[in-house]
Order: sequence, then C-alpha cells, then structure tokens
Amino acid sequence: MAEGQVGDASTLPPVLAILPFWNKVLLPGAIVKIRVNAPASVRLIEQELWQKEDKGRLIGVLPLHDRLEQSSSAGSSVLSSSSPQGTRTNVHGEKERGAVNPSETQVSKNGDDLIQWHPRGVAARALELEQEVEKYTGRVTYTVMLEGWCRFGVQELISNSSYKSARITQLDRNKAETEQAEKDPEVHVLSRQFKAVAGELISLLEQKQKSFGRTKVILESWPAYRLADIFVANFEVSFEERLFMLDAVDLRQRLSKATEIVARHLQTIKVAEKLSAKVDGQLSKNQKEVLRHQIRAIKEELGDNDDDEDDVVALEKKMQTVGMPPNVWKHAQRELRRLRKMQPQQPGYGSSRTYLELLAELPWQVASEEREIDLVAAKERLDSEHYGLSKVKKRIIEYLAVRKLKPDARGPVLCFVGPPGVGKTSLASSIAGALGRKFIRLSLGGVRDEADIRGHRRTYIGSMPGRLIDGIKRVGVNNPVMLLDEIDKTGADVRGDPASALLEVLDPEQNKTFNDHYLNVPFDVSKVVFLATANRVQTMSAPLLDRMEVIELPGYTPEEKLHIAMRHLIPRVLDQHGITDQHVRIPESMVELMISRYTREAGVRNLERHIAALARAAAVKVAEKHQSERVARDMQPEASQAIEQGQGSAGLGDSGEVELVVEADGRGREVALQSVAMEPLLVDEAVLEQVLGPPRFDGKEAAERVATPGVAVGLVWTAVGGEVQFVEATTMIGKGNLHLTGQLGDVIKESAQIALTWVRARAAELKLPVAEAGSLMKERDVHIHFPAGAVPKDGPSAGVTLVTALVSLFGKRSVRADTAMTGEMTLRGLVLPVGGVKDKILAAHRCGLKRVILPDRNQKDLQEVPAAVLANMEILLAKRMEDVLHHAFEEGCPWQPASRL
Ligand SMILES: Nc1ncnc2c1ncn2[C@@H]1O[C@H](COP(=O)(O)OP(=O)(O)OP(=O)(O)O)[C@@H](O)[C@H]1O
Repeated sequence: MAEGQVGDASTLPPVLAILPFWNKVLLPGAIVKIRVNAPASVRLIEQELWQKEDKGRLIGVLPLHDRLEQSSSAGSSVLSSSSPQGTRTNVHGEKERGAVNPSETQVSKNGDDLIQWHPRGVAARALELEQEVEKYTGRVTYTVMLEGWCRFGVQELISNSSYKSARITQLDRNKAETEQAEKDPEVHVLSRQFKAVAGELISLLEQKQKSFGRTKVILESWPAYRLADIFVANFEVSFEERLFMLDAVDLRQRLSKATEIVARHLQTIKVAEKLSAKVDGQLSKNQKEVLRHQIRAIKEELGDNDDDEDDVVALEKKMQTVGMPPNVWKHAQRELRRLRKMQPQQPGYGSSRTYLELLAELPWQVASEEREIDLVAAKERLDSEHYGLSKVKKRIIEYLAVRKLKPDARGPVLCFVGPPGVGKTSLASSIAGALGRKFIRLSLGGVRDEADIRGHRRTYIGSMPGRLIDGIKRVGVNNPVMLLDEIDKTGADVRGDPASALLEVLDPEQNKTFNDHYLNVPFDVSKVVFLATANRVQTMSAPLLDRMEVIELPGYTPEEKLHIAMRHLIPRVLDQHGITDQHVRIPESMVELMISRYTREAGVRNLERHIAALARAAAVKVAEKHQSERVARDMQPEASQAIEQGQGSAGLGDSGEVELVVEADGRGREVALQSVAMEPLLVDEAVLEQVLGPPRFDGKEAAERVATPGVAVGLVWTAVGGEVQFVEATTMIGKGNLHLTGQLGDVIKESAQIALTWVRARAAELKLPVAEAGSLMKERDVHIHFPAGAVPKDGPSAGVTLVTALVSLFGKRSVRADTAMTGEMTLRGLVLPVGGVKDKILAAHRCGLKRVILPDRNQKDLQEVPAAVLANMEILLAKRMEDVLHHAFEEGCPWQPASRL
C-alpha cells in the first residue's frame, strides 16, 4: 500500500457493489485474503472485478450481523433485511425487490430470521484475484486479496437481480481535510499518545522478531489516524470493537480507541513476559514442574485458586458420611492427600478425583430396607404379572420361602433359561418386587474381557470400574436384586475369562470381599441377590453352571401367547402409550392373526412390538383428534362452546364426545364446523396390513418348499429356541465332493458327511434309480444348504433331516409337506435322542406342521409338551433311519427299507 492513496475522496464512486462480510470488518489500510463461493458473491466478483479490466475498481465491503443486537459502535444504527430462510446464502436477498432505507430498521417478528447490515462499510480494491473451477461440477470459486480503502456510509441499499449495491457517501476525509483536522490540539496529543504506545509495543516485539524493525519505520513516517486502523486490524479484537473502529469517523474517537486496544495488547505481552520470567527463575529439569509453576503463577496473578480446594473439601466431607470400612477410609485419605498435592491441570488429577468420587458414591452402608416376605402377596404378584409358567412360579415361591425363613441362606443362584421374550427378565423383576429390593440388570452379552466384570487397574489410561461395581453405584444400595442377563453369552479369550470373575462374584465364600481392580479395595457384595438368565446352558462353563439352579422357560404355544397378549401385553402397552381400550380395540381374532402370520417366535417379544405399533397408530389418531379439536376451539370459541353444551349441529352421538373438523378455505379461514362421534380404532385385517405391512408368513411355506425333491423339514435348536429349518440338497457335475453352506458349526458338518456316506452305502437297498445312484458315487458333487442362514446352527440333531433330503433328491420323491423331523443319526443308521424336544415341537406347531418324527428314545420328553399342542399333532417315533424315511415319504414309496419294524 502506498502512502497517500487510501482515503482519497475523489476515487469513491456514488454507487458501489456490496460484498457482505459476516461478523467481520475490513478496516481501511488492512489487507485480507478471502475465498468467495456463495453464488451471489461469486456473481459480484465475476461482474465487478473479474470481467472488468479496470485494476483499481472498488467494491464496497459491508459488515453483516447474524443476529439482532444493537451495535455497540459509535452511535450507529443497523440496517436490517428480512431473510425468509434466515440463511447466509440469502444475504443478497434475491427474492427481495426494491431498496432498503438505512434509516429504517426492518425487524422481523422472529429474531432468528433477521440479518442486519451495518450502515457503514469500507470501499476496497482487489490486489490479487484467482479463479478456480471445480472439474466435475463446474462450480466457480474466487480467492481475492482485498485492501481496505476508505470508509463510506450507506444511503440506500439496492437489490438488483444478482447482488446488492449501495448508494453511498464517503466518510473518511480527503487528505487536505485530514491534515487540517490533525492540527486540532486534541487530535495532536492523541496522535502522540498513540504513537508512543505503538512504539513501545513495536520495540518489545522487535526483541523477539527483527522484521518488526520495518514497522518502526512506518510508525515514524505515517499519520497516526491511518496507523490506528492498521494496528487494530492486525490484533485479535472483538467484532464489536472492530465495528466501533469502523464507525469512528471522528479522528479523536478513532485514536483513543486504538490507543486503548494497543495498550491492552502491550499489557498482555508484558504480563506473559513477567510470568515466564517468574517461572524461569525456578526452572527444574522436569518439564512437568515447569508447567506446574506456570499454572500456579497464572492462578496467583488472577487471584483464583480456591474453587478446586473447596471441591476437595466437599468431597472429603461426603466421604466421611458414607460409612466406609476403616481400611477403605485409610486408603481414601491417602488418595485424598495425593490429590491435595496436585494441581487440577496436572495429569492424574482428574483420574484421582474420579476415583475418590466413586469411593464417595458407593453405597457402603445404604441398603434397601428389607421387609418381611409375604408369600401370598408374592404369589399374587407373580400370577398377576405372568400368565401360565406354573412350575416356574412354584419354584420361585419355594425360593422366597427359604429366604423368608433364613434370610442369609446361601442357596443356588436361580438361572432362567429359555428363548428371548419368554419372560425371564420380567420374572426376575417380580422377584425383586416380592423381596422389596431395588432391581438392576447387568447385560453380559458379548462380554469377553475379564476387566469388563472386574474393572481395569488404575494404571490403565481411561480405566473404569467393572460392570458389577458400576451397577452397584448406579442402583445406590448394596443389597439389590442383580440380574446377570445373558450369562451364557460371556466368552473367554486372550483378555481373560469373565466367567472366572463371575464365579468369584457368585461364590458366597469370596463375595464378601469382592475385589474390583479399579476400586482396589474390597467391596462386600454378599448381600446382593443374584439371578441370571441365559438362552442356552450348553455354552456355559461347567463351574458357573454348577453354582446355578437352571429353571427352564420353554416357548409358548399360540394359545398361551393369545392369553398373554389379551391379559398382559395389550393393557400394559396401551397404558405405556397413554391410551385405553376407548381408543383402540384389538379383537382376539386379530391377535391370533398376528401370532400366526406376523411372528414365528418362541416368546412374545415381536408380538409385543406389533401391539406397540398398533398402539402408536392409535395414539397418533388420538393426538390428531385432540389437536383438531383444539384448533377449532381457538378459532371459534362460541361454536365449540355450543357443541360442548350439546347444542351443536346434527349428528352428535349420545356419547357426547365430539370432534370438531375445521375445513379451511385455503387462506387459513375456517368455512365449516362439523362434529363427529369419536370411534375407537378397531383393528381389523386392513388396519393390521396398514400398520404392520403384509403378513410375513402364510402357512403354505412348507408345502411350497418341499414340493421339489431334495428338500426336507428339520427341527433344530438355536439360541432363539426351537426352529423349523429347511434343508436343501442338490447335485451338479463334479467329483463326488460335499459342499455345505448356511452358518454351520463343525458338528453339523460332520452329520452331513455321515448322512452322505449312509445314503451312498445304501443306494441299492434304498432302490435309488440306477443312474442317480451311480452318479452319487463319483461323478457328481452334492451341495447341501441350510437357508435362513443368519442364525448359526450346530449340533447333531439335523442328521435324520440331512439323510431324508438326500434320499429325496436321489430318489426323486418329495417329502410329505406336513412333516418335520429331528434326530441324530449314526453311520449304521441308528437314530439317537436329541435335546430341546418340547421347543422343537412348539416350533413345528407354530409353523402349522402336523407331523413330527422323533427318535423313539425321546418319547419321555413328550410329557413336557402341552396336551393342547399334542392333540393337534401326530408324533411318529423312529428307532432307525429307515423308520424316519418310511414316515417321511408318502405311502407307496418305491424303495421301502428291506427290514422294517
Ligand atoms: N407369561 C407371561 N405373562 C405375561 N407377560 C409375559 C409373559 N412372558 C413374557 N411376557 C412379557 O413379554 C415381554 C418380554 O419378556 P422379557 O423381557 O422378560 O423376556 P426375556 O425372556 O427376558 O427376553 P430376553 O432374553 O430377550 O431378555 C415382557 O413385556 C414380559 O412382561
């Protein structure tokens, strides 16, 4: 910038194109580099600067506030322009037409919508201009280096179609006028003052950086009123102060403000110097020490050292009241002393504090008040909250009876085992209710790290207490009922075995002094009543299982689900959604439909979700009705009053319940009021389909799928209970290899190999067609697939199904569509008993299958199956594989086994 150019009045045109500066101010003499990518600003740069050859061309830079606040600047008002979206891209107000009068401040009702143009700006010229065009989008961006030139005031803001411009008046005086003004004695003194402070600053900075020497030369040769702008532009000062400088057309105002800002800056640098000198004097080799001294020095300087100390005192007081055992209290005091020696900013302070806070928050002495167990009330409660499950409830009452007689009895931990949604968690919470204790659930699914249970030692960064101690802290008592949920889903790996930590927790001998690694002092968890849930016991470690009493909760029959839904789920879900049966009616037939067509689960979790979806739909309807009623009342109080008093228009039902429907004429004015009686949402098939979508199961699935030879219906047991599983086999040209797909474990893979061997060995006996039998041996590969493969499957019980699918494939005969089977099979064809029979039969029943082939040694398990289910099914027993095949295929099977029972 050459001296004498800026501020020359003759260069300012009467109208300038306006570039908005959001919350920023450009001062005369300052140079800024900006990137312009808002469409209107890009157009402005393009049309005013890029396309015009005129290098010295000026544009106006006008600050823009993004919220309504009266500027603190020197007596100026603000220009406001309403932005419909209140977004920055609209500052050019493309939708606006006409001019904005600066004397008027437009204020929209909504303060957020307001943008405010400052009435004073700076004319600027571009020193450098670069254009960038994005390769793929063609978007243009400009980088402009702007130099502030001269202050102007806005007389009128004009919006043209592309960007804004303003009719302006020059505010900075021309050179001759300014020189005249400088002669004013006050301005003269202020200029000297400013230069003195600025000189001191430059000298100080020069000691650090030689380049400030050049600034010193400028300081001596340039007039103070111009240096004032340039200095302020280079400091970090607030937007308000910059606005003040912009508005300071009067030289006295400008110089005093600039002197104040420069002096402040100088003071800051001096204090910083002083501090570092103070610390330097005591420097130790250790870098941490330096930091500490510096922080202390700053605190002293600021006179601000007490807050943390107060907090520590409060923490100590709290710790004194929570009744820690003496050894823990000693430990806590040691830690507290350590904390006191540290500075809050010191590493380790935070973690030490968090640790002490945990000690202060743990319920060392707080316990739920134990009340006498009322067995009759407990039974009533269990009955009222859970349908069926008589055996389970009986066992729970026995458990409670023992606790009543001997409160500190160390009985086994009850572990509810069953598929999801059969009520394991809710039974546990009922037990807590009966015992009058607080209930907390620890979800152990996926826990593989011992530290998850027992915490990390405090030497780890980010260490925390384990889930057990954390749970106790959250529940706030030391004798809650704690449910160890999904205890079968914990697994050992390199990070240790969570089960071993659980063993310690559950062991009455050890849990008086449970040691969490983070806590590092013993905590007594012996008063906690532990319960557990698991989906299956097979995956649980033997020692853990040994501490538990397993209570099985098999899945429900459709009839049981219907009862549970009608008596428990629907009332509870409606209540949770704030509605009643006055708002929605779900008939039994629709619940049955949801059970058979929309769910295929052992429990009632999805059924509950579907009911919740219906409740939400009804809740929306109710809420909408309320709203329309309210709107109508707001609009025409007399009319609604009349209707409330029963004098409304015709069609009012006896119920007196009214809904007002307002029809608007498009301009927000109501033209008619109509009343209708409010009907509950009656759920029928159409509503079900509307809310839940089309039915997911149609009952014809098995028939369709087994129509092709090579498919058999098996019954398997997975973590979600018994399941119907289709086994598909096919062949293709190959070398006699076996391919298996569908999330299978090793045991099931072995079963498939056994099945193939068995069928190959008996090709003739089974009277398989000769060509098929031949190719089965060597020329073809066999591929067996278990569809619906998201659920991992293992276990030997698919053996008979695999053989049946292969025999069906090579014998070219379809298996009976209504028949499912389960059983392990030996190489010799013996059928061995399997587990989970009840769940498997229930699964077959759910899927509408009528016949189940079982190993004959599983016959005793049928006692477990509800009679209602057995009455609807044909159970066929098999000792050998031949029996299974005989039952599986339609009568007239051409390859009946030679030896038949
Ligand atoms: N026999 C029953 N009577 C009444 N409600 C039941 C019954 N069985 C389950 N429910 C209800 O079904 C829902 C699911 O039950 P809950 O959460 O206890 O299942 P869960 O077996 O613990 O499942 P998960 O293993 O997935 O945690 C709950 O709302 C529960 O009250």
